[in-house]
Amino acid sequence: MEIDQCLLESLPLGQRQRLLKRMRLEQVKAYHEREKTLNKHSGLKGKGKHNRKHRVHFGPSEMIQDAIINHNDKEVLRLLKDGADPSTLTSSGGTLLHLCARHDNAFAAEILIERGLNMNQQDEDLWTALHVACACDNADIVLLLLLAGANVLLQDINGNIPLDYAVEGTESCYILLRHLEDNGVDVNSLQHMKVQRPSTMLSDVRLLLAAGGSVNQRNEEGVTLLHMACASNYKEVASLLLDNGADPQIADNNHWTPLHLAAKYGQVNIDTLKREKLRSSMCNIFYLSIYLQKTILYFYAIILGTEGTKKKKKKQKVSLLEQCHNPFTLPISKQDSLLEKDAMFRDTSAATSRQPSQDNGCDSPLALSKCGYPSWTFVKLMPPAPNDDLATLNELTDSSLLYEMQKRFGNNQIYTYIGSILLMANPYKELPIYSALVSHLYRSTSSRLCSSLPPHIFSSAERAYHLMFQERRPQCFILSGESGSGKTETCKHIVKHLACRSGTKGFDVILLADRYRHLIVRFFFFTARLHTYLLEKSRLVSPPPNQSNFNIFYLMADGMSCEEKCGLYLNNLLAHR
Ligand SMILES: Nc1ncnc2c1ncn2[C@@H]1O[C@H](COP(=O)(O)OP(=O)(O)OP(=O)(O)O)[C@@H](O)[C@H]1O
Repeated sequence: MEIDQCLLESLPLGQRQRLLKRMRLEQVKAYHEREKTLNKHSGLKGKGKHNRKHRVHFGPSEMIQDAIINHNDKEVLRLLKDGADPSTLTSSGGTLLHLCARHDNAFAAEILIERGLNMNQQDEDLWTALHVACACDNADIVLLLLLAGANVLLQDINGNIPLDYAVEGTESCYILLRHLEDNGVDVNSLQHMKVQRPSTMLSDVRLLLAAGGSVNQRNEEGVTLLHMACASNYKEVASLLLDNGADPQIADNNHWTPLHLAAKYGQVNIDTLKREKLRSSMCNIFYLSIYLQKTILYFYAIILGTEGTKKKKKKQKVSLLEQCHNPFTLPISKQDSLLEKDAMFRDTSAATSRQPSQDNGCDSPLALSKCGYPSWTFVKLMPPAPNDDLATLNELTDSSLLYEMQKRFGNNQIYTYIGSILLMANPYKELPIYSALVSHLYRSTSSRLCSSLPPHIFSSAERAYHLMFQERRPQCFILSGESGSGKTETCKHIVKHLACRSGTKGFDVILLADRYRHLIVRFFFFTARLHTYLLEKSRLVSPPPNQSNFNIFYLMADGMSCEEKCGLYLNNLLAHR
């Protein structure tokens, strides 16, 4: 698989790592195949150590995390019975309860609480499960945790309590406020105390300066005052410290500089950290950082920032996050992990504003900014899954196939391969997986289905595109399914990908999409009606057994009240063909 370098660079680190891992896996596979062939030729079959089968085993503690994420309740129970440790920690130092809170799995959360899991345990950012549930507005979990007696006043590393992450007007916020009220906590005085903290530190720093103290003094953990101010987004304090010679390059004992902290804890607006000072230190920090992942977006925002565009970028980023988060900034590490849940793919434009292009065939061509970065900043891909191709399953029965499909559908993985056939389950909702960026991702240099990316109609379209050149003959898609299953939409997506695919530099992709559009008409004749080559009309007079037509009729009837139906003589829908 080959991916454009620019594109690769624009992906968030986690996703980039996953892609690279898959590419690496492909290399290893190719190497393994070559070794096998070589061994065969040299008669080493069965003797060499390369022929030994290696299996990767996951313990119950890893598997339970997967089961929680996928809401596989039976599996959670089984794994707990089989000895999975309920106090297993996730990669961010959180507990399984944090995972439940993030993935809205109240069932598993209840079981874990019953088994005595500490619901006040804090992760690496000192978030409790309640912080997570509030930030994700998973009201059921919020309620569950409160009823189980979770501590609502525990502060995270930024000094924020769960309420600070509950967006005003959401169910979680309401539940939490009621709980605080019922327990006699005065929310206003809480907020007041919070506002007081930076001013207390400011006056302390002023006192220190007046007494001639050093602003770069480090405590036993190597932490300076600037570290503290940056981590907490105390702008005035940071500004005062910088004006008085505080060094933004000093690293603490864990190699964190103040800039790292500003980035990690989401202080993207930290203009107080005199940008020029930071720029000079940027290169060092870039390479020093063991948490490059956490800082890269922040750098991106700063480096690209001419005054005008910086504001725009910042606005884009903030509005993306504003959708689910509150006035207190979320740590970037948290933003990453929380956003990951949202969608299979995401790009900023799709997330912040619905492009008219979603429906009309083609997004604008992939514009690159002056720096060579694509103008979009985010793409989120689902990690590759073993059930991407059902043909590779060990057990192939109706029930196992349906089970896998159902599981995938629940994760918005609407596409699934069975060998080179692509199955689609109509999501009946818009998924942000059809942008030009995603189409670009699925470009490949060969006709092989792209194994490094999840199944997608763009992948099938890409394959047809290459086969057309290889075989030098027209290619054909057979789209089959009952009425309303999504054939027409799929056809549009194929055309969209082919149009984007064919768009060369300076070529108007939209024009090309228009040129392809007439093809759609032909698709209509063939879809789902291959056996008789029926035209649309005949679907009305002789509908296939158990299939409806004019689906809009049923949708409309579904939304009407009994009185409305009665008024229109639609009491018995089945009486109408
Ligand atoms: N990939 C998709 N993502 C989101 N919604 C979809 C998708 N595919 C289909 N839909 C939804 O399903 C509806 C029906 O899809 P579509 O018109 O493509 O069905 P069809 O199989 O062509 O139906 P018919 O055979 O009756 O013409 C669409 O209007 C759309 O709301």
